[in-house]
Amino acid sequence: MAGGGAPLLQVEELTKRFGGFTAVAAVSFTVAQGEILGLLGPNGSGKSTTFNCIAGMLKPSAGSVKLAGEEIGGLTADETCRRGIGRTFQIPRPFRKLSLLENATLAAHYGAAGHIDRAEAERRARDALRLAQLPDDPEATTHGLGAAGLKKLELARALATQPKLLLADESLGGLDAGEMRQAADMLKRIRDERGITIVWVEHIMGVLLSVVDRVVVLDHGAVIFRGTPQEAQEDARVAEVYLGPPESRAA
Ligand SMILES: Nc1ncnc2c1ncn2[C@@H]1O[C@H](COP(=O)(O)OP(=O)(O)OP(=O)(O)O)[C@@H](O)[C@H]1O
Repeated sequence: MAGGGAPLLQVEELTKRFGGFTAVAAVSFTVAQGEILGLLGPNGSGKSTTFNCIAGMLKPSAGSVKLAGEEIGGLTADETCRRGIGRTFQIPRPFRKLSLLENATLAAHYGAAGHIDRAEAERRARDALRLAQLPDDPEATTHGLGAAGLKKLELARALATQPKLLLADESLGGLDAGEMRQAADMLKRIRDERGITIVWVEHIMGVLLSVVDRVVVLDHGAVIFRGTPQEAQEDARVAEVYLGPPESRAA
């Protein structure tokens, strides 16, 4: 469902160096309004670093990141959040002593572009919890939430900031096959029902390919593939970075 017009996100020649080591080397890609893009690559290929440069957790060494045509490269994480970027983290770290509703309400306050009162923050929080299929009653706590529940709370906290662009980081880590399917379907529903554009980072392809519109694959900090999920499955270089060279694969 890629929309027409200018892309919502434009990443151009993005580079991030840590000392003498280049973790992300001149990476470029665009994401259309309403699109789900899968950002794939093996461990250490630069996915999280790319994400962190877009979301303001890291300052790019060079290159440009534009959201709806405006430069956001180098802004802080709270500034990018207020501009409309919501992100989930690979490892959920909710406030364990707070209820689910309080966790999401705090996120709503954090992401609001201007001041919002408590009632409005709670309204946004309840909406986000329902979208993530979590209870919005004030008594519900994080106690007893398994890996899948914690991922849902992570998603609810990001949604409560009312993002235009959702950056979903390794939403499938630690989930079983059924939970992975549900997590993928949930991201698709969020896009379909709310029109929220999504960049979804995973190091495994699996179920992601059945949901995303397009795929960008990184290896050693550089883009090695751009195309449809179907093309990704048939691409020799993508197979090589995931499975190793053909001669090393089991027959
Ligand atoms: N703060 C840092 N300082 C130095 N090197 C770093 C730092 N952060 C990441 N790196 C290195 O940059 C490279 C890319 O790391 P990154 O975490 O972006 O990869 P990734 O594709 O997200 O991996 P994974 O799938 O394991 O999360 C790796 O070699 C990593 O060791």
